[in-house]
Amino acid sequence: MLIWHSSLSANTQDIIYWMPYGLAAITAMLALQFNRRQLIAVVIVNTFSYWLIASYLQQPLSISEAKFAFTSVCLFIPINLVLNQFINENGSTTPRAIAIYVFLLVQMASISLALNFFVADTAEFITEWFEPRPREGLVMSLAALGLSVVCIVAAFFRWAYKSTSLTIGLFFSFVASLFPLMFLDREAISSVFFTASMLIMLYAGFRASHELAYRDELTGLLGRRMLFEKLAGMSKNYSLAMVDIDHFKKFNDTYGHDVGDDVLAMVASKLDQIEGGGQVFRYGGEEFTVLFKGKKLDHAIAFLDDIREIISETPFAIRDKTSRDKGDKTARNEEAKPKNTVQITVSIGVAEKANHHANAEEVIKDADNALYKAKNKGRNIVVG
Ligand SMILES: Nc1nc2c(ncn2[C@@H]2O[C@H](COP(=O)(O)OP(=O)(O)OP(=O)(O)O)[C@@H](O)[C@H]2O)c(=O)[nH]1
Repeated sequence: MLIWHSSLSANTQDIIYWMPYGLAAITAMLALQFNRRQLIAVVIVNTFSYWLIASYLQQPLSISEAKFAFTSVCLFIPINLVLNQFINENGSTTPRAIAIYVFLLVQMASISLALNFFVADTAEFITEWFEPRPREGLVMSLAALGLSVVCIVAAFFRWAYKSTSLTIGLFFSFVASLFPLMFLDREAISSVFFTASMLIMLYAGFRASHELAYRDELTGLLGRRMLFEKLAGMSKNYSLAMVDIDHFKKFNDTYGHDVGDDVLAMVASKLDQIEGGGQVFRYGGEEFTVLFKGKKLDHAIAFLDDIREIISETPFAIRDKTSRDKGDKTARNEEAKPKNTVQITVSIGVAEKANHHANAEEVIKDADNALYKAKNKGRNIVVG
């Protein structure tokens, strides 16, 4: 047993005890400000679990009330946090978000009611399936541990599939929330790990909102400001490409600015699928930049050529402009039928950072010169 906590002053112990609640309040405010339901759900799950542990689990687990509270929290955390990660974010006050809050509230109310009225009835079931302390040092039952492992693996794949600051934060905060359950009898463990869990979410929330400020609204890509911030931190060994949509002015003039915007979004989403470590930015207008950190020119050219080919082979459907302007649902359904398709191509110029480049602007200039050559060569080509 650790002795560090009991050797602290009463004031410090109090601060440690209240820390998860304080951080939960700050995270909830940030989540509302930035319209993030996933953050709010984590706050609710963590706060309730911490309260349950602080209120009911400061007594031996052999007491049926404690055993019931412990089993409840062992199920409540993994099930809800993994579901939270899998249900896509679409705002903190949407009907879907409200349904999720209600779902959580119903569970919390049921656990609280059962704790006060029906503990004896459930004791047998708990003893059979979720008997705590199956191994020395481990408090969580094997069944709950198995469930947690399944949920962690699922959450990991979710993160790997869609890696953003928030999904990374959700994963690690989930792991932190499970630690107190495994090692419940360590001193102050729930305060420490729920504090860690909330700090991770707070950090992830800040990062996600910070990134939002750097994103281009139309394409969802990072913008030029972020590109220059990244380049400022890189002194050597990278390749950089400038990508420009061919004859875009003619396209805008023929089909209108709205259709032009759709083309920009389509090209951006295709470019964003580039492999080989390329990171895509909207440089401005109909120009994009792809940055290959630590990669040679040949490597970049190979992957850029693949993506150039994919874009040129993706037919772009032109929709009826008049119905689109009306904006109502029926008109949109009618317009959903493509009138015709056109081929969109891009030209790409690439440059690799070399000793003679004094700064990133000079590398961009070389990539721009290569792009100019690509246009002169007839477009739909990569020049390095
Ligand atoms: N729809 C739309 N058009 C944009 C946006 N930003 C820039 N443009 C248009 O992009 C066009 C750029 O055209 P140019 O640079 O002249 O070249 P281009 O027509 O692409 O021809 P090449 O580059 O020589 O193949 C201009 O008509 C701009 O108005 C935008 O956000 N949305």
